[in-house]
Amino acid sequence: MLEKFRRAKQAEVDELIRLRDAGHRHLPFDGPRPKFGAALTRPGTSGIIAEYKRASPSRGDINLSVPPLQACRGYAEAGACALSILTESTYFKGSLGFLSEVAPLGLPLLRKDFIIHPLQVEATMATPASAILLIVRMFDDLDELAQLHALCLTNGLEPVVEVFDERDLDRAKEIGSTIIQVNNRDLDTLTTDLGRCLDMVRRKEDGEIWIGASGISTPEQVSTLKAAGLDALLIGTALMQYENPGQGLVRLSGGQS
Ligand SMILES: O=P(O)(O)OC[C@@H](O)[C@@H](O)c1c[nH]c2ccccc12
Repeated sequence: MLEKFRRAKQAEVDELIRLRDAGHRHLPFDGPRPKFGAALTRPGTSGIIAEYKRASPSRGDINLSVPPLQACRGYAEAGACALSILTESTYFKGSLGFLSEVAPLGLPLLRKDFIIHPLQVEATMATPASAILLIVRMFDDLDELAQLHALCLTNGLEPVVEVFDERDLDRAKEIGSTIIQVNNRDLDTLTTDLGRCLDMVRRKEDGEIWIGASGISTPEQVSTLKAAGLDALLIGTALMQYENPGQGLVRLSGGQS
């Protein structure tokens, strides 16, 4: 699956290279970038990162009718501590433009995509995203990941490093990641197993912020995962299935908003 994503991204990277060679420069966004990591651990926070996800490879179309700002306003009102915005277009029907559409809500934004090249980081700097996903498995060469990670940090973008298993986690720790996301989804079968993040969170160390992602759909799962030590939970499909995704979040957080 990741190989497919990588191929889909290569066309975008080639276009970014072409634009750069033609002298095009991205102007960095100069508005506010609220802190992402801090928002996940602030006392009293819901610890829920709500995701705007219109479609996915496992589900096909999830919700194409609710526009980003409307869905994310519902999330904000229901107490999301941050937003994750799928910007990948081929498999997830996302767009980079969604980030600026929802920025007025004032929540920290995570750009969810498949990042493989420094020019994608530069392009992200032109958006109001506070954080950017880096998936360990996308890199055969750990130095490449380390360089992108460092580039994000020098540009003031918080890298969220996604791991699937213990080996990924070793590599994430080796490059000094402090925001670690465990993805519960098996990329070959596309099934989810929350046991993954329950097992791996035992290796959480001081100074690290941990996010559990994928396959979370009930208030009971939310409390179990939080009790196990995950700082935040990232939820997409279970919320986007509602005509009004904010309503989904109210239900998932146990009725309080
Ligand atoms: O829709 P779910 O099962 O709640 O999952 C959300 C999120 O974890 C998932 O969208 C995701 C996690 N890592 C990714 C990397 C790329 C694209 C998508 C993802």
